[in-house]
Amino acid sequence: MASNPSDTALWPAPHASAAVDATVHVPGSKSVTNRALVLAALASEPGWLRRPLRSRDTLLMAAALREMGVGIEEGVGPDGTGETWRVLPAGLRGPATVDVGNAGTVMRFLPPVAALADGPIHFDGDPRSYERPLTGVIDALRALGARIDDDGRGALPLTVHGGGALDGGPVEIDASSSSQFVSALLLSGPRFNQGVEVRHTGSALPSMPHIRMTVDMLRAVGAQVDTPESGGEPNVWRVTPGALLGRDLTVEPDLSNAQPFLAAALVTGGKVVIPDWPARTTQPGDRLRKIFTEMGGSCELTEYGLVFTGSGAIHGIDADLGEVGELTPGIAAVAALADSPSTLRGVSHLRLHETDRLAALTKEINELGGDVTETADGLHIRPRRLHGGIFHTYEDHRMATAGAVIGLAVEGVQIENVATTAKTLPDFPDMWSGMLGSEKA
Ligand SMILES: O=C(O)C1=C[C@@H](OP(=O)(O)O)[C@@H](O)[C@H](O)C1
Ligand SMILES: C=C(OP(=O)(O)O)C(=O)O
Repeated sequence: MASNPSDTALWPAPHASAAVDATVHVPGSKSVTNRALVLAALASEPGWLRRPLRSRDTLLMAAALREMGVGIEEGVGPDGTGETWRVLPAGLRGPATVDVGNAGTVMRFLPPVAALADGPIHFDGDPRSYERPLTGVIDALRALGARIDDDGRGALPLTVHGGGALDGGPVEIDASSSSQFVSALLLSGPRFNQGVEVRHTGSALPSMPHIRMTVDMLRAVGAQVDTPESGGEPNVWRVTPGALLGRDLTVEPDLSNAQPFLAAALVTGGKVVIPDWPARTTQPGDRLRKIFTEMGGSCELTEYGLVFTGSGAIHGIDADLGEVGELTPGIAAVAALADSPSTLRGVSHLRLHETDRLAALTKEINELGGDVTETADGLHIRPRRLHGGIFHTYEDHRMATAGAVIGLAVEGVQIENVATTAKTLPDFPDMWSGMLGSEKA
């Protein structure tokens, strides 16, 4: 966990004086937008992206691809369907420098793309990006024929000396610290001379829905992918070499970013509607329908979207969140306000996310009077009466939104650096007050 940033930028988290009753339009998925950008850049023809997420992580991805020669035109769709980006693939080239910020998707998905470029691509980013694991991607690319200069730590900063093509073929990796290692190799796999066969050899692999998202999106642009679920060996994914199609893709709302708003309905005993909630999706946020129902709410998925209603009661939960780790901060916030204890398991890899999320949640909830302890792979949360105070965010968007959820129920919570939500949801403070502006009197 990074040291406490300055306390100067404090945002008084609004306290809910009544049950919320709001419709919240949630912008596009970060994970879908950044996969779609990579796949469109690697395609053999132009493609469209409708309703892409415009946030720090996705703008970094777009800027990086442009640096390597890809055309990305931002505009409004021809039929007035909202923001649309046109992606014009081109020969990938270096020299170029990529700023990954603290975006896991950029730092993991782009080194394989850079290996296909003609020239050196230098990768750098926020201080935290130097600490986030990247070994799986670096070692695998070397084994597949790439030349990479790094400082020997298996992390950023580094330079990929693209040779215009990559052999590819079979490779073993330990992706227990991030599913993004697997996704990264699969996304560029169709463009490797021999495709790629990725075999995960480590302990539990987190965030499986995100790997399914990668596979689904690859298939949607014409790639042939064999997976454990399609009858292949456990922990092995195989991508056949081949050209990718340019597609017209509409990005789903980011269901993990819908989480704080659903949590608001749960915490205040109110109702929140999220339009365009997909009927079928690989996004891990879809699990919130089950998790938040178990914690006291109820939901109805209609053609319009998801209607989520709190009952006034908030229950603790015992859950393995290994598949849906990015939901942990928001679940922990609700759990701290529940009527019974919670155990959140299977998320030790969160120690290597934007910050050490297990340490950060423990410290910040306890400083508001809570009783949270870290376990080897998660958190025990025993609800206690909380009081106001400063909630530090450690440059982690999901810490900021988790603090805002607690602030609904606890007066005097101040969120340090709420602007860090710009990583995936730049409009969060306005969306939050908009939701509260429509509270029932
Ligand atoms: O592939 C993706 O889009 C993501 C995969 C997950 O990463 P980890 O497997 O590193 O947790 C998730 O936490 C992250 O927010 C997004
Ligand atoms: C872990 C996350 O992000 P990243 O894509 O940077 O890994 C997250 O958004 O919760």
